Amino acid sequence: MSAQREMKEKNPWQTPVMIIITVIGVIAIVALVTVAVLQNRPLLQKYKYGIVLDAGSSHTALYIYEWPAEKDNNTGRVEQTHSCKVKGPGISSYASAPLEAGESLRACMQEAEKLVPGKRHHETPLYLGATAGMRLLNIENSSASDKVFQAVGDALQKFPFSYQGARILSGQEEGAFGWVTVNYLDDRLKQGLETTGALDLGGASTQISFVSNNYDGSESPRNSVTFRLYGNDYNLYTHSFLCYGKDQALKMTLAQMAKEGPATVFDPCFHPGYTATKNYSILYDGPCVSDRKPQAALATFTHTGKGNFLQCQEAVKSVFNFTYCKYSRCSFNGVFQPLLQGPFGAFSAYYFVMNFLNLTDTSIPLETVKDSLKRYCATPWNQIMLLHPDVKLKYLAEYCFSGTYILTLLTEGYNFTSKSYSDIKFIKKIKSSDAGWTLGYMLNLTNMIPAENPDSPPLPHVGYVSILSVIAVLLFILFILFILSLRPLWPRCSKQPQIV
Ligand SMILES: Nc1ccn([C@@H]2O[C@H](COP(=O)(O)OP(=O)(O)OP(=O)(O)O)[C@@H](O)[C@H]2O)c(=O)n1
Repeated sequence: MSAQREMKEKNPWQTPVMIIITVIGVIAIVALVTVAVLQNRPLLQKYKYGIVLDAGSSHTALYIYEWPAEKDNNTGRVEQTHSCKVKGPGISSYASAPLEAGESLRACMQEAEKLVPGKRHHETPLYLGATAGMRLLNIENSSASDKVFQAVGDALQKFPFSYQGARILSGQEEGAFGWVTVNYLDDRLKQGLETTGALDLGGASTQISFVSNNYDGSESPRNSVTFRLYGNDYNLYTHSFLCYGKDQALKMTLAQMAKEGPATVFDPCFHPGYTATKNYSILYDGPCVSDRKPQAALATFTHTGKGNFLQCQEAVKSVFNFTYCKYSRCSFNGVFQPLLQGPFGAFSAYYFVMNFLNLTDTSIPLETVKDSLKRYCATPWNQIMLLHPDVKLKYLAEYCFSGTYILTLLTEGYNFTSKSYSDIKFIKKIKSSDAGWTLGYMLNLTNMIPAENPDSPPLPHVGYVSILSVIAVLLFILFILFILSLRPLWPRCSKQPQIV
């Protein structure tokens, strides 16, 4: 008789009991893990969409945002997946032909219709927000502005999205939502990290928004916006300067130079050799410049470049008023501004201009930046055209002014110093999304940033399943050990088989 057989005969219960225990144990573990996996498996990824049209003074842009359907509340999950630049000028330029304002949006809207999955069209919110161009048109001619909105609304409602309306954002909203966008994309809000200030330069207005330890909103409350986001309170300082976007600032500066109504305006902000005949009327249309009209203006003037950065800076300064301030401290035009507190992200035209000028690196000392701009402004116009044959002439002619304006606005206007200048980062995008007010606006209107931090599971799915499996195996081993420890109590007959 073999030893094995002898054992079996000595303990006939042992093998069947062990097999049954093992089978039950394995079935129990498989069942436990299967239930845990099925119960907690991530749902099939589905996405939701939102569309925002930024109707700016110089142009309109459409942005499509996307986020996982089951994670509406999580920071950093909403991403811009597409942008479309509307052909033609901003909607405020269609005051005399409002229907064309609506028509101009068609191509970008058709693109959006293709990009957002058909079954999501009806639940996709569509917003249009207009900024300083329409603010100015509304001041100048409110019925014309109403007609433009009517036409734009009619055009947008023809698309299958969930149209949520078109309206003018206040300067305060534009500043605050730009700040929300930057800090949301940087994941600073949910984590309660120190925030980044937002500097936005458009064509017709400019915004500055930041949180300062020295500002609780009591001084100049109209500059205060309070938020409670993810369980943190923010007291934001924000101000929007209407007319201080770079196109309107250029008009104001030129109108100031031409206030005596000369036949030729020698302009230090344009390159030497630049010359163009312009209508005087372009200098005085619109509320930003209408009060600068000379008594007896000619019909046209010759606009001649001189290319002198320092003189240009003096000319730009003349459109800022630094003489009165009823608060403890001001930026310009009597507007309160607390002590600057960085870091800052500077976007829109700040980025376009500084990027063109190769001056986005703020670790370069401010004096070196000014020297570089000095050389650029002094470069003859025909040389500039040869160096940049692909850039639109209108943009190209204005970069000396724009660069000078940006440095003057930052240093003289907002009081950035040679030291704090390096706290500024010129940005276009954060991750895949453009910096600007549109994302913050949509997050706010869709309630996607909660006031309190949502409870989240302490473990990710994979960690949860692994821990569950390990515990199940340990329990099984303990169970086996327990059964084996009962061995002495197993029936005696099994221990001493009778050998005949
Ligand atoms: N490659 C580019 C693109 C734009 N611009 C300038 O940047 C400004 C537009 O900035 P944007 O943020 O688009 O302003 P808008 O939304 O049109 O203006 P606002 O917010 O004031 O209504 C305009 O002066 C435009 O001439 C530029 O210099 N270079």
